[in-house]
Amino acid sequence: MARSRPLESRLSAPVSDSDPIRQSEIDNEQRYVDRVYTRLDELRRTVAEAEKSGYSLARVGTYGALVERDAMVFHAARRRHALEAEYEGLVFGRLDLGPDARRSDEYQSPVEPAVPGGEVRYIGRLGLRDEAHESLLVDWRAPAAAPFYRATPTDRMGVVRRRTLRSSGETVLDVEDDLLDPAAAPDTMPVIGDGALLATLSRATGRGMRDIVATIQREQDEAIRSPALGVTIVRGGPGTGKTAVALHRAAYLLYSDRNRFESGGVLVIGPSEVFVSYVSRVLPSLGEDTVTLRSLGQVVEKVNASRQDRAGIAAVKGSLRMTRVLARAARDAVPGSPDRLRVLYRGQLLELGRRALDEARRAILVPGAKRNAVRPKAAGYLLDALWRQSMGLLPAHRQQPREEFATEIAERSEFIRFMGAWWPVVTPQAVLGWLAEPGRLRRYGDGILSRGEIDRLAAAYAKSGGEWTVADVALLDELDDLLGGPPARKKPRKDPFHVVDGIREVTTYADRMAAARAVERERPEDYRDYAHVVVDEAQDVSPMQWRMIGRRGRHASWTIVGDPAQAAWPDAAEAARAMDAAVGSRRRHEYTLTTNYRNAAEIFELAAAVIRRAEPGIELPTAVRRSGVRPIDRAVAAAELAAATRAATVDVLAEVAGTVGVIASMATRDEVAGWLGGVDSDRLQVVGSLEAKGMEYDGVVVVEPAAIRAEGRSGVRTLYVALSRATQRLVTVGTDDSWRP
Ligand SMILES: Nc1ncnc2c1ncn2[C@@H]1O[C@H](COP(=O)(O)OP(=O)(O)OP(=O)(O)O)[C@@H](O)[C@H]1O
Repeated sequence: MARSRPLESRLSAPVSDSDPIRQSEIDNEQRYVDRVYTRLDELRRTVAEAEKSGYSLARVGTYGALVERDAMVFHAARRRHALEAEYEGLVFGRLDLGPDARRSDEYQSPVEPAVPGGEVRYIGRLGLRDEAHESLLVDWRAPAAAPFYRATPTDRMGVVRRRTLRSSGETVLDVEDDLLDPAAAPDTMPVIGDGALLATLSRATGRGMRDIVATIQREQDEAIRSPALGVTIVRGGPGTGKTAVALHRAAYLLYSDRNRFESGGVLVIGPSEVFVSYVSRVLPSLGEDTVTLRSLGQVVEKVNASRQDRAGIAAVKGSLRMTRVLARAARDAVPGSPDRLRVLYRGQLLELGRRALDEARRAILVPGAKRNAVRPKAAGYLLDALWRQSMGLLPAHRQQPREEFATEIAERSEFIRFMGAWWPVVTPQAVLGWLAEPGRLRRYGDGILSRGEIDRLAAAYAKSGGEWTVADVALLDELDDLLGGPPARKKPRKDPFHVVDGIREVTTYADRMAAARAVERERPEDYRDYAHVVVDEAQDVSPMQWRMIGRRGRHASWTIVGDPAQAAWPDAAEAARAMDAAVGSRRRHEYTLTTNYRNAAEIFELAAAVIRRAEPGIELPTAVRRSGVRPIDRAVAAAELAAATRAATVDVLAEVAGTVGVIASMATRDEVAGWLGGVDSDRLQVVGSLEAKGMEYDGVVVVEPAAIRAEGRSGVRTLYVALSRATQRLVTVGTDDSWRP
């Protein structure tokens, strides 16, 4: 039993054993949960019937009936989709409110209030009403659910007891209570456990991110419910729940203004593919599956990059200087471009040489002109030049007006072949590939990049074998913007509605279901007009990546979460400017999260000491959970590193029940994975330092921390990230202890 002790002491207290009172409370809640599921089944049937009767309205045949039917079936289909989602722990919270917080005198509590004259309110993943239209379950995003997340012993919001239910499927396994107002609680009111947060945090970590909807804390809830418009910025140190907040915010926005955010779309961007797969279950578990989730390597349609560049190369590729380098590349001649155009016309040879052709290219590619889009203009320019020549060379009676001349020459196969070679439609991939030629890159980078940067960049492209890195994706997008597409050849958009006599109407059940469910799938492939963009781990977004993301949210509102202290990007000021340009001057709402829920305090103390040595004044969150286990440092000779890494991994796997991450420098990740061959566990994941961003494991082995520390100018921050991934056990293995604080 816990009577409202401070968070810190509750977090370090052991979980109490089950007892008869606890069991009887679980049984009570089970009865309520059964009632909710019975009602859910009823509603599923009712909604299915509403859809059917919607179709029968069609037989009436009037315009009004069609419109009414459309609306009815659309809403019924959407509601049915929400009701049919598989909910783990549909009912997860209960509030016992005092008389002052009761919604109204007429309001009927769904069960006998535990506080006389008060109200019981159940919180769940969606809202449900009973037959009498009384609230059976309040959606966690509704204002009536806010006290569940916001109430504290000092600002109780009428809450006497907050209860969290833990379930598996439809079965209630446990309850955990927080008593917020002991004075108002009747003596008969049982208070079970030490609060849900501790119970949640002490559970093992699985492959995917934990669902925290039942234990969202007040400061997190404030950020989640930040105004929908403008730019919401959430900062906080490792493990403060920034990612959790970002995902729950996406779900909250869809709830608060579904029309706007579902039809416009919500785009969530995370740092890596490993991360995207780690968080991918959270939104569906909240009943939301229309959010588009992408890693930075997947933002551009049809490109999927996961390889990371070495820090120095990534810093060049991410810098805004690349906009000027790429602008030059986008205006350059294609490799093997012909340097002469010759046409025989009425017995006279017309010819344009290299200079004339270069001049033509420059004249057409004025700033802002998109190379692929202006291709017809280029052809016209050459035809003009040839015509003018013909006018000078041919006697008057053999000359032709410009239009007739142009039509005749433009259709000649030699002219078509020449245009294909001189001004082909070029892809961003082709142009970026030109950077592998040192001669070209020297021309493009002259006065913009240093000689050393040019050499290193050309070498990196030459070695890449055409495989794009994550940083390249933003460059491809930049080039796509510079090159443009060839003149319109738009695919007709598939309309999920049938149009009859100008009336959009549905003819089949499947049509309407498709319209209700697959808003995202109706969008064009290269959709760029999202209503809201969420950027996680924003501190690592390079300036060039901000430009790419900005192109997808020109009219969007934004949620940006990050931690400057974890930034791998070396030039914070340049990145901040690029972010400002991407999100514009919309109103900003800023939040800071201050509690680290992930790391045992002993683990975070080590991570904090490492970052403090480099950045003494830095503000860090407080890790409130003590495990009593200190991190272990194994110092070994170089020849023993592989065996020691293996041994440490085997030990940590034996010590924790959940996942284990082995984190190595980017350059040694594959080698380290090789050392662990044969350590057979689906709980084990080997990642490079940059891939560890946003990840969490119960046990972590950091291999050769000094090598991670030496990864570029931001190495110390990358090491700070690696050291703050573990919930329970941290082992460092290395030959060099210079990284130690
Ligand atoms: N309110 C909460 N209740 C239970 N668990 C929580 C809560 N908030 C955060 N957590 C847990 O804390 C851990 C860290 O959360 P999250 O990954 O969102 O933090 P973060 O701020 O994004 O971390 P980082 O910056 O280090 O990547 C996760 O396991 C998450 O489930």
